[in-house]
Amino acid sequence: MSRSPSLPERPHLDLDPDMSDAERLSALRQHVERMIEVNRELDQRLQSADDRHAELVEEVEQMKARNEALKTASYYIATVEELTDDGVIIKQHGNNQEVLTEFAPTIDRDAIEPGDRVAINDSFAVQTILDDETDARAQAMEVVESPTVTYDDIGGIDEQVREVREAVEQPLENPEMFEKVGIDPPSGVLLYGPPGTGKTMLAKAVANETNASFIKMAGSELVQKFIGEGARLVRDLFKLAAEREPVVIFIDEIDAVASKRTDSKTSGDAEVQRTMMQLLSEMDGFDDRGEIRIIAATNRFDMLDEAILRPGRFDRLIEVPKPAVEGRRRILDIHTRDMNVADDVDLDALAEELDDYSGADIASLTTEAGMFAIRDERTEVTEADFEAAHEKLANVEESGTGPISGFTDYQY
Ligand SMILES: Nc1ncnc2c1ncn2[C@@H]1O[C@H](COP(=O)(O)OP(=O)(O)OP(=O)(O)O)[C@@H](O)[C@H]1O
Repeated sequence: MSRSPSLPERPHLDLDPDMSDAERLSALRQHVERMIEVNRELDQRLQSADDRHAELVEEVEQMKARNEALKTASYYIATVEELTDDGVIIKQHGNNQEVLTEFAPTIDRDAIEPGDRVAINDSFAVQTILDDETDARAQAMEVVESPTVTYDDIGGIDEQVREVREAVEQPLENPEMFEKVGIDPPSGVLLYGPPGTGKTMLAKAVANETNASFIKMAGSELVQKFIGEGARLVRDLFKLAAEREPVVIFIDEIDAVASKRTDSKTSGDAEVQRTMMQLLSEMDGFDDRGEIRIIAATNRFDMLDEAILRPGRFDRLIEVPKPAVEGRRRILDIHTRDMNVADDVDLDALAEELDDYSGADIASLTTEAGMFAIRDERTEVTEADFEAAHEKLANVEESGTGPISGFTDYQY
């Protein structure tokens, strides 16, 4: 804190008894003048202290207002359309309602431009300007320039790998073949099956193999996390893809935005519908798809709205099931290839035992086995470690959380 300068010295009146009256009068006059001077100086000081006080009071008021704004439970998202003398016109996301409203006192009006995204409270007053860091587009999409997953990393689903390659890789690498034969390549590929079976890996591996970028968007996040912005984000997704060709778009949990229509008329459903309609229109308007391929995945095939399965949309359906015993053996190989596994470990027998395990479950099992070795301060993973891991994961299953990846009895 800065120290205030010291106060002016109090004038001292020194009257000598030997002074004449005239001298005395002059000394008194000088003294009065100095007193007036000091008084003026003190007045000035008081004035600036008052000014500072007023400034601080205003700062406190602003902080209080900010605090109130922060305490308000939740905000809605809107886009600024126009700044007028009467206030600001915003359009609320989700219901597209246009509102003429005001800024909270904490907002610097000059810092706002039409097109900015803002957070508004229940009374529509603009509370915060959303900057790039809170930009939903960046948060909602995972963009991987060049994924590193290869087909060799995926076990037990060779037939599915072949089908995906045919539907996605061929049109990207050999578009003229389709032209010569006179058929349109499949529009979108839908991978369906239980969680943790390698659907995401498969999409990443295709992107890797074709030197394409990979853009992932999760359907559940579109409707749960970015409420009111689903349709806009879908539009952005395709725009971003067009900027980055060649690209593989991967829409995970597509059931969240493309489930069968329900009778309920809640706004949540309307929002989901709007997001799905946007997705369909993007796919339909995508005749000359160039070097963009679309793969979607779901664990809930039974929930899907048939509209998304029509020709020209997701018209290549590929089931990705849990692996059979040979597949499990191959996945065990993949996940133990960098592990220091003891000679006593019988991976064939283990593969037999892991009935109903998904690829993700097998990956967890191998990690768990490694953890048992580390806990024992060993660098070699033994048969006993695998058994202990198997038992531990079986207990997780029994305790009701489902087999490790949480998959119980979905209809897919
Ligand atoms: N077929 C497989 N081969 C090898 N590893 C696999 C396989 N399937 C799953 N895994 C392992 O499980 C992890 C998760 O798999 P992935 O995300 O591809 O599953 P998913 O089918 O997309 O699951 P979800 O439906 O839950 O999104 C992978 O990173 C990998 O370690």
